[in-house]
Amino acid sequence: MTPLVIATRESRLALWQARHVQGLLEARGHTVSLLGMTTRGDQILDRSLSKVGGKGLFVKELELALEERRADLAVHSLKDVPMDLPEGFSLACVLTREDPRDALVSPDFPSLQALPKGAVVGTSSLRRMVLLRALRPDLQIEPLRGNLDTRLRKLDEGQYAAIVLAAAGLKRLGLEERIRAVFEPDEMLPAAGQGALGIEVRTDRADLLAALAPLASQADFLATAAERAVSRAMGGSCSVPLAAHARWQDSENLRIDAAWGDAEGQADLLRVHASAAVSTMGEAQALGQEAARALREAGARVPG
Ligand SMILES: NCc1[nH]cc(CCC(=O)O)c1CC(=O)O
Repeated sequence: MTPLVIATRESRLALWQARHVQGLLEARGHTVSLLGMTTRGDQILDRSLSKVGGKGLFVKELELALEERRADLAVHSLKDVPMDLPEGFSLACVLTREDPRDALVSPDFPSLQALPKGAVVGTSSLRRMVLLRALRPDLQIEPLRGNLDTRLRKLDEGQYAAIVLAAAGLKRLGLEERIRAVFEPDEMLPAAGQGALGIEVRTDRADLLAALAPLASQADFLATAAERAVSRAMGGSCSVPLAAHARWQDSENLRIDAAWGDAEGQADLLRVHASAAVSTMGEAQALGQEAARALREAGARVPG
């Protein structure tokens, strides 16, 4: 078998994810090496991502490596992958999803409810900001950027009473013990794709599909496809506070919940859900589109 190269960002989380895929492939007899690179998203640390160009910032350099055949695969947090990949690139598979929930990390307080009135909570995600505001309108929500270690350091330096992060990233880095509380999806609905890893390839690399097939979770592929269809239909970018989370009710029926909030936080938070029997990508996307339609009928505005 020809050796495979995985292009990866060099944050601790990205490297963990790339090594995870490397391990899965090596266990099946492949020889796999990593090609580390810094992306623009990693370089811009002082501004909120929603203001500087969003998700694409983390994937462009990796795609260039695939384009130039310096690498065969790129491993991404699915949450950071744009809804529409550039011409010539495809999502080859989605791996079994880690915990999709958001988590509260705080040195002093065991839960959101335990935070004192007006406490400073750090997050830079508009989705988390709007959902937090719905749960605890009195809190003071402040921007928080940087990779996981940077965010935890800022918390430990005392800049925030608590921060909210994806549970999946903390668990992957062995930082699970820092989680004080997890938010159930009905309380704080996760972002589309949260907790899932996706593997991107050049569309013309059909030769890789056999190697990747054993890593794929069809159930999570369909669930995240429905979630991503909501984002796409709503003009998906991180400048819109949008949540979409799909759960299997049984082996055939998928339920999707979606929430939309006004970026300025003025309008009430809108929440909708829809269910359907899903066994194909098309059915998963149709379910997501139905949820997006329900959000618009309830008053959500789509930019552009
Ligand atoms: N937006 C950054 C990002 N992209 C992926 C994860 C880790 C969790 C995941 O795989 O969804 C995180 C950190 C976070 O949101 O706290």
